[in-house]
Amino acid sequence: MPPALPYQTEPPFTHGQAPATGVLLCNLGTPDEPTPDAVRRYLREFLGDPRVVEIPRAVWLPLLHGVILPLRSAKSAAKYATIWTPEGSPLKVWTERQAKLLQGWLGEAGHRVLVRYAMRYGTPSIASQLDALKAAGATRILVLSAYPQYSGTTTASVVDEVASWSRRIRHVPELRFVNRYHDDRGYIEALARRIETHWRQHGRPDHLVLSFHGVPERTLKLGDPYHCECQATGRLLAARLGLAPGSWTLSFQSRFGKAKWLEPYTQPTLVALARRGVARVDVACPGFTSDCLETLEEIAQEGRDAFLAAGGKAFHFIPCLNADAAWIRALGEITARHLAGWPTQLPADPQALAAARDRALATGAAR
Ligand SMILES: C=CC1=C(C)c2cc3[nH]c(cc4nc(cc5[nH]c(cc1n2)c(C)c5CCC(=O)O)C(CCC(=O)O)=C4C)c(C)c3C=C
Ligand SMILES: [Fe+2]
Ligand SMILES: [Fe+2]
Repeated sequence: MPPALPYQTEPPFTHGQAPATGVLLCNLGTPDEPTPDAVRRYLREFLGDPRVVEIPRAVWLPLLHGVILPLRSAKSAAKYATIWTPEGSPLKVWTERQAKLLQGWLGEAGHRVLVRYAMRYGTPSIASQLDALKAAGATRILVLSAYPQYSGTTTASVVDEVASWSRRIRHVPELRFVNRYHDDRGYIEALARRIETHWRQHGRPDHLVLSFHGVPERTLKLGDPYHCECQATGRLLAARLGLAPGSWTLSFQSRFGKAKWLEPYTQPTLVALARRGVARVDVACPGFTSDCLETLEEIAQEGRDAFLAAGGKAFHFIPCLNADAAWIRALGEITARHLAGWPTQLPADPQALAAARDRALATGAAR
């Protein structure tokens, strides 16, 4: 059970006015159930997106429908079953919670906005939530992608989906996008505190691995900034933590298919560290703002097994930012900066607002 919400999460619609501004927090998406059928529906939509798999359609679609979906759906469903919670898929549970907390934080900061969340693949869809924001009166919408590092495979696909929604709307709201925050001070600080809190409770490791989701290496050569933004996040985080060179490694996980992806790959990195005599490794996944299949199963289960089987003695997975109070504050500040110039501010005493916000943060202690 996640802890109680530290904020009042009802939108602060005082003065009887409808909100004119909406915020849509978009994450990747996840199956509705951990069953082969639901996973197949999700993977069909996800892997059918030309932003995700950049292979000519005539080659890829027969492979996807004839081989990948029949083989992968059941295997993947079995993995999802190991991380499923009574409330559903962790990715969706955390994203929904972040949207509620963001609503509360922005309200405490005096922004009269309506926050919703959506999934790029699966439910609730981006189109349904844009419809809902528009129905609630939003004439301006800020689309906030949950990915800290921009990639054509993820962030651009959210932009595509918003654009395709707008094609069927007569009165299109003003639209803004937050496409990245890989070097945002608040984001880096929240990550650093998360790691330091773990180290205060469990001691320090011999080595820290920062594992990011991979993409095909070809995307880097085609100009995708993802690799560089991951490296920037890693450097900033290592500097903030005061890590010595050689005491941490940045790696890429979740390789799919036979093509070369960004290297070094996470699992071989963990095995090499164990073989080199590293007794304890900690792994954090700064590119994932919510725990999900890729962190809870691929890292915390498969990564652990690989490290220990190769002779490692202790493996710690450091949970993602999820509903961490410093993270919600960072997300709030990122959002507020992008709302600048849009008239969302409630007339209020700034000191009273700051005090209310601090009170809320104090009760939502780091988790
Ligand atoms: C096939 C190509 C894939 C690319 C390119 C890709 C990029 C990418 N993905 C994320 C974040 C997540 N991916 C997740 C799951 C997942 N990813 C792929 C494939 C690609 N991802 C697949 C097939 C899957 C499904 C699981 C499986 O069958 O292995 C998730 C977790 C979703 C969940 O439900 O928990 C996340 C999050 C990023 C950030 C990214 C590029 C930067
Ligand atoms: Fe992925
Ligand atoms: Fe994976």
